[in-house]
Amino acid sequence: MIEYSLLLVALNRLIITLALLVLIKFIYNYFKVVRHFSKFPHVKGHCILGNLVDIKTNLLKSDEFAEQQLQIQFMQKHAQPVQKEGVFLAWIFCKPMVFLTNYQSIKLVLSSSKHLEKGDVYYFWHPQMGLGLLTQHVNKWRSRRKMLEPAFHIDNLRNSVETVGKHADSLVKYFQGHVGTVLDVKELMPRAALDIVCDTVLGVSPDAINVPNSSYVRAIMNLKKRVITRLFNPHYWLDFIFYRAQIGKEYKKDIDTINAFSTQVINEWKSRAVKEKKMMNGNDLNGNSNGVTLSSKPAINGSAGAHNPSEANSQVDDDDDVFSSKKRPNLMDILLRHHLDDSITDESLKIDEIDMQDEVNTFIEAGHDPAGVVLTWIMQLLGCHTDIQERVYNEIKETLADVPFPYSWNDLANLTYTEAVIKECLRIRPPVPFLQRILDEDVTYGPYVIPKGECVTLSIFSLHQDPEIYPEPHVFNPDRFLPEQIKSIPPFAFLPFSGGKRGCLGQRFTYMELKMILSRLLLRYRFKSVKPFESIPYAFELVNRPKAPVEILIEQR
Ligand code: HEM
Repeated sequence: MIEYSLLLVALNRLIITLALLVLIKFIYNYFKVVRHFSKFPHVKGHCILGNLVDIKTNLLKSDEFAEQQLQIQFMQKHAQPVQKEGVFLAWIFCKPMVFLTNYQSIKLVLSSSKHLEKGDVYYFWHPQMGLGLLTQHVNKWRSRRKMLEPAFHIDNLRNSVETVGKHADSLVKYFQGHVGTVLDVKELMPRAALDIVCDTVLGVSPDAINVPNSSYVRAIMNLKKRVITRLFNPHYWLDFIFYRAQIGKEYKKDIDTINAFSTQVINEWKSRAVKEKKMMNGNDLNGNSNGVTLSSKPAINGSAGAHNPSEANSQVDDDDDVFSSKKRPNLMDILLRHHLDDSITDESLKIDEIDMQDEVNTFIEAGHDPAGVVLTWIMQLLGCHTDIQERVYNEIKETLADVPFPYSWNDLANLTYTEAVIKECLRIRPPVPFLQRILDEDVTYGPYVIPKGECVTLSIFSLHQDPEIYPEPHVFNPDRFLPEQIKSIPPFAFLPFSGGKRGCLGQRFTYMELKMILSRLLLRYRFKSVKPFESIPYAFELVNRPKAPVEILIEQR
């Protein structure tokens, strides 16, 4: 009995000693970190909470909108004045948050082939996108990127112009019903972008412009709000709390709806590819036996009426043209080949059903939300600067008046001033205001050493406000991006699509898409914004979203 008590006492002492050692190590490391980062430009915060007190209205209750505005003010007030330093630090509890804010410091990370792992915030996209290209870990990402890049070959982009034109004209029709009235375009433009990307990637359109309340479209739109509520309420970061709360249950329902849609469309593609494989008797179009054939064309034709998976079902296209070997494989062709082709033995090149769903959901989300948001800002800005709008209109009229619709890639490429306007919108309201990367090795910028393993936030928002690169950064001045002036903007100083090896795959597609939509709309209508540009609040959500209605008066030309 005595021996047992002695053993217990000894065990207790051991546990206490170990706990003390862990605590001492923690405190030692903490002060080491504090000493290291105290040299970085920063704002003194609360001794325990750090700068959390600067960006939260109430520590126990979250007010998303107020906090979003505080974040913007915090960056403007504290990070912008020290932009020359290129580095800025905020403390969240005892965790340093390193921001890179000018093109020299950002270039160090993005131009390197090292720092390709995404940061912590991308975790919030995992339920929706899984491990698609955008969120994928670097070890798998390399082969996946190489595999999917050919889907964005210029030949495929050229082929997508017609599809984009079709949806631009749906938007024209929608506007026709609102001539002489004020229209809030805040959700309409992302819905238009959703139709475009779904039709281009999957060959099926949810007709989100005209049917905003289908379960799929609502799920896509609701999810954005729920994910932000989750981000702003740390107790929701824990899955077992989040998914038990009402918001988590609704979120899960939205994810299920989105997955049901993508699974249904993927299955359509798959059964068609299997059928083709049988027809070709084991010989694919590339001459590999046992390979899967490539349809090179969406199996399901874009349908303005298909707003749910079951309706999409009926849109199978039996066109013989799918066997044309001149066309390049599109995204679904590539995914299916790597899913069905038994001759692919390299595990890193195999695509299973979950991978396929993750990629489809990724391309739909990444391909519509930022494009829709920037389109909303373009409408607002052109509606405020009607002189600039007229210049864009004149260029479009001169360039496209005699060109048969649906134009060509080259016709749209000739819209130089329109492109400058798009770029200036992307500068002043970058749809993706922050990127995060985990450093794969120490990064030294001037006197500052950011250690390997640190999660750095690249502030595209700050970068695009750098007065040394963009004099009077708050002024909307598309001339900065005209061919002569653009030469003075250094590489990595304009990064709406990120840059380097993990830059956006949809960049060239987006310029074409935006030019097509602007051309079709401006040839018919004139826009006037109801409110001044600066009065529309916005937020650093996963994209830079307007937080109030964006009301535009539509006039017939
Ligand atoms: C205005 C429109 C767009 C903007 C501003 C934009 C911006 C970006 C940015 C900033 C990234 C990098 C994200 C990061 O590193 O965290 C990115 C990645 C990506 N974007 Fe876009 N994007 C746009 C349109 C599109 C479109 C239309 C598509 C496809 C149809 C697309 C597909 C992707 C993909 C797949 C990635 C991940 C690339 C990778 O990690 O390898 N994006 N985009």
